[in-house]
Amino acid sequence: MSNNHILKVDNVGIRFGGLKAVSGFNMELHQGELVGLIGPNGAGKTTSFNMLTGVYTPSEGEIIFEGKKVNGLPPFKVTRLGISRTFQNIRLFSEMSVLDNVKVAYHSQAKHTMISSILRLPSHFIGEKEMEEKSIEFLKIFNLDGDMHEKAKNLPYGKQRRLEIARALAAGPKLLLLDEPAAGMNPKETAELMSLIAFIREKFDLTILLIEHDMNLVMGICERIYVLDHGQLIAEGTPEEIRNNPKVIEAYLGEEVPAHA
Ligand SMILES: Nc1ncnc2c1ncn2[C@@H]1O[C@H](COP(=O)(O)OP(=O)(O)OP(=O)(O)O)[C@@H](O)[C@H]1O
Repeated sequence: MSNNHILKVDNVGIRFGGLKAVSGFNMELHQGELVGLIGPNGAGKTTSFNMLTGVYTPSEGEIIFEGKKVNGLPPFKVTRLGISRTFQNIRLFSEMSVLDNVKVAYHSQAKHTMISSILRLPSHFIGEKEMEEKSIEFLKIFNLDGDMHEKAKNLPYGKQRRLEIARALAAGPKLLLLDEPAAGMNPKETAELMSLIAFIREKFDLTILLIEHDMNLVMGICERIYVLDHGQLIAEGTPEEIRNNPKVIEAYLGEEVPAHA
């Protein structure tokens, strides 16, 4: 495979006490790819996301993003370099409005400085206005502009999930990590989400890595898939290759059989 990777995960592992949650994990993502990370419960998927985003520091190996080593950096620095994520359990500011939730995220890449905000210089107000307009643009893409003044906690579940993605995007990432974006969604919402993910990848020139239990979604939109089991990478390939891989089928035996796996 070519070496134009945006992300390279090289032999990464992490231990919690005696437990090797992930070991010898290798992965390469190329600019513009949409890739899935799957595996049975407890396989190490979220732990891998936590290592990619600075929440956990790997005990071994290296994570290189756009040529820079990111393992060991705190999460806010990783976000600033261009990796943002959503969480398996929705993490919104529930008492804040939908619009403010996006504005807060947008703030991390806004041009105006802290000094101009404190002194309320004209550039602060230009920044503020631009931030609001941009935030509304994001909300429109996610069909949430009609709810912008609603408190986040009052949105139905599917919309909260979409708002989480809008927030992650507002931080201006090059690499977007989605942790079970379709969890708890009904089939219609999931289908809409699939086209939305494909759309934002094109529009924002993103590379996307997603963890998902809904095999329909993973197989439907991902170009390549990595499979973890008990913290080890057991397969990597196209959806077709993964679907027919005996190791993958075996790993999922005893699990609730995923739809269309
Ligand atoms: N902070 C932690 N301390 C101790 N053990 C942890 C910690 N975080 C994760 N683990 C363990 O690491 C293993 C991998 O967990 P992880 O949440 O990454 O799995 P997963 O593949 O995301 O599972 P699921 O699909 O159920 O979300 C599990 O055995 C889990 O209990």
